[in-house]
Amino acid sequence: MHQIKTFNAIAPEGMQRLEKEKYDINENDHPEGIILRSKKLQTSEIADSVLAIARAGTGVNNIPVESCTERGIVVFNTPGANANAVKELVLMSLLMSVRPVVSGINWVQQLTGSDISEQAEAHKKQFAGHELEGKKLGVIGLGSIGAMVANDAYRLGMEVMGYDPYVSVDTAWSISRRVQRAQDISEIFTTCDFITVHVPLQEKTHHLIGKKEIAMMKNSAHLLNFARAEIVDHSAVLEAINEDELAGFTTDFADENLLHHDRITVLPHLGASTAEAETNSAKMAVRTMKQFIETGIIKRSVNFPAVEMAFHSPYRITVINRNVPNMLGQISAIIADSEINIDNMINRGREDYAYTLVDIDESDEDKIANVVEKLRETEDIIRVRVIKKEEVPY
Ligand SMILES: NC(=O)c1ccc[n+]([C@@H]2O[C@H](COP(=O)([O-])OP(=O)(O)OC[C@H]3O[C@@H](n4cnc5c(N)ncnc54)[C@H](O)[C@@H]3O)[C@@H](O)[C@H]2O)c1
Ligand SMILES: O=C(O)[C@H](O)COP(=O)(O)O
Repeated sequence: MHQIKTFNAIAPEGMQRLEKEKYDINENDHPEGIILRSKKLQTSEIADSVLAIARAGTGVNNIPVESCTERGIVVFNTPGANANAVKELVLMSLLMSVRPVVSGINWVQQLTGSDISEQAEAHKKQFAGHELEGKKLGVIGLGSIGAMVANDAYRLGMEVMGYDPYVSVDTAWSISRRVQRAQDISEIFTTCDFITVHVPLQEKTHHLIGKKEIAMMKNSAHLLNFARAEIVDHSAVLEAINEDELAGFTTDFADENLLHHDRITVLPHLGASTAEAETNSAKMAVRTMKQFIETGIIKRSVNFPAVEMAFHSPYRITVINRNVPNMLGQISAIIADSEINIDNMINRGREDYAYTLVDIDESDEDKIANVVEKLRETEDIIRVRVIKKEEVPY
């Protein structure tokens, strides 16, 4: 039986793809795979038995990715699976930032008497707002979410400018040619009425928007953060809003310092909280994990290369090693010295690490165990695994 541990509620539509005959869920503390959402995973919670961690979601800043890579643990995420949910919430927040609908809804609820309709008509002017049409939106980070936000904001009649120096070719093709490209991030800060950020939290994006960047913004600008709290310096935002140097801030990340401020809207990290996004993310995370456990195939990993090969032989050996010269030569030599025939082989490197799949025309398990032992003793090899071909092919 394969052992899987979960943290957070992972949608059942995904979990039910792990067949009861093959997978135990949360049965012990020595899992092969961990599936989680935003739970901050401590290194100590990752047992040596763990081969892979799948994030049912996008941001992997809650996982110690670097130490996982060093230990040969493959980390996956589910790119794009929750992007539509976040996009819809960003569009809703943009609309809510110009129309005081929540105040209006709450106000109407406390009216009494038989002339509510008249009272509403008489006082509605206090809830008048503005329109998004014709205003300029800046989108920082044109990935799965940013690209959707940019395209749909354009369809709402906004002028849209995007900034992403690392935009992928696929995403670039999906972005409307009417979305202007900023050459420098300062163009977004200085010219936009609304600025929304959709970049991953990394060392270089920590406080990407701080005092200096806010100072460049129009005093009438509204900033939105649905990416990660640490990307925006909250104390700088608070100071700017209190000094009337920034009009408003919407964030998906709760911070006690931002509460009870009429120009700051705080949501409890709801971006991906729709049934559809939770189902999509869970299904994708489970599919990726299952495929890795059962075949060694890597797809959608954030720390190891994508490696795929049809599995036709009786056994497959998988090797994770440091990306140094002559590793393939050594792996093949060890297998050949044991008089095992290699049916098929694939190797891919990614930065300092590489991954190899070797399909062997051999069923003698003692012979295979001997090869595995020798591979494990080889310098720069971090993990070796043997997978027996199951009936269900991928
Ligand atoms: N609020 C939520 O519930 C929620 C849901 C999903 C994702 N997120 C957050 O949003 C982030 C983005 O999600 P996504 O699905 O669009 O990811 P993505 O990987 O598809 O896109 C991220 C984009 O940011 C760009 N980028 C990276 N560094 C940049 C920089 N310094 N300046 C400009 N662009 C930069 C990348 O090139 C990429 O195109 C995630 O990493 C996650 O932290 C939040
Ligand atoms: O990075 C993500 O995918 C989001 O922040 C969603 O987080 P959640 O799965 O905890 O809702």
